[in-house]
Amino acid sequence: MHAITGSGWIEVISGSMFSGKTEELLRRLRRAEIAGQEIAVFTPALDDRYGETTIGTHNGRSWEASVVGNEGERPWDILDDLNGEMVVAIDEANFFSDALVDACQALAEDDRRVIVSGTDQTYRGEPFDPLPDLMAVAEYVDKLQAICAVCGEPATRNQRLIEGEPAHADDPTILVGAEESYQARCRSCHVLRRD
Ligand SMILES: Nc1ncnc2c1ncn2[C@@H]1O[C@H](COP(=O)(O)OP(=O)(O)O)[C@@H](O)[C@H]1O
Ligand SMILES: Cc1cn([C@H]2C[C@H](O)[C@@H](COP(=O)(O)O)O2)c(=O)[nH]c1=O
Ligand SMILES: [Zn+2]
Repeated sequence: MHAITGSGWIEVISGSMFSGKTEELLRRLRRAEIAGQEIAVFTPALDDRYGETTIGTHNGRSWEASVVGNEGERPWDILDDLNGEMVVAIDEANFFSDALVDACQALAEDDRRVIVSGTDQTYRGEPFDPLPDLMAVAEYVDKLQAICAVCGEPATRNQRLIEGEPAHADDPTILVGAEESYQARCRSCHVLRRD
């Protein structure tokens, strides 16, 4: 909590896939651990890429986490699962419903430090709920960039590839995956099929 007011706050770490969001989240958690703070980490049930009860980076680092809900529908479970921890981290926020915003607000109003990580754009390049609303209510927002897999410029977009070809605009928004289905790309190199 803030030293003077005693109040909590929300930190959002966002940006494209592969931009280092989870690395940055783990860096902040390591520092909180060194400071002797109690930490609770949550990940949605939908993302089982790194094993059900861990959050992981694209380069192999991980941290134990509690799995929340079925298909990310139950962000209020986070409040029920807490045991006095004052640092609460939530990875893959893009898989949660809009209810995550109010749940994070409630945690911050309960004087906790809330660190939320998630990609802010769908593969179509549109805002990925609930990240835009979380970024609006957060005290601190960091938007990270990866390296464009095509041209090497900073990347802000998520290129979905299906069998190596750009995905169609009508495809479902949710597709759990990593290098096999997605690349980080810049605005110029991002492609969406509309035929
Ligand atoms: N195109 C890329 N740009 C930057 N880093 C990449 C790229 N592809 C793979 N990586 C690796 O991914 C790591 C970041 O992983 P991670 O923290 O899991 O990202 P995020 O959570 O944003 O998807 C980088 O340190 C790097 O090793
Ligand atoms: C763009 C986009 C992404 N996803 C999924 C793919 C991954 O499972 C996560 C993002 O993971 P990261 O830690 O940020 O690398 O989200 C999706 O379902 N739909 C999309 O449009
Ligand atoms: Zn590019």
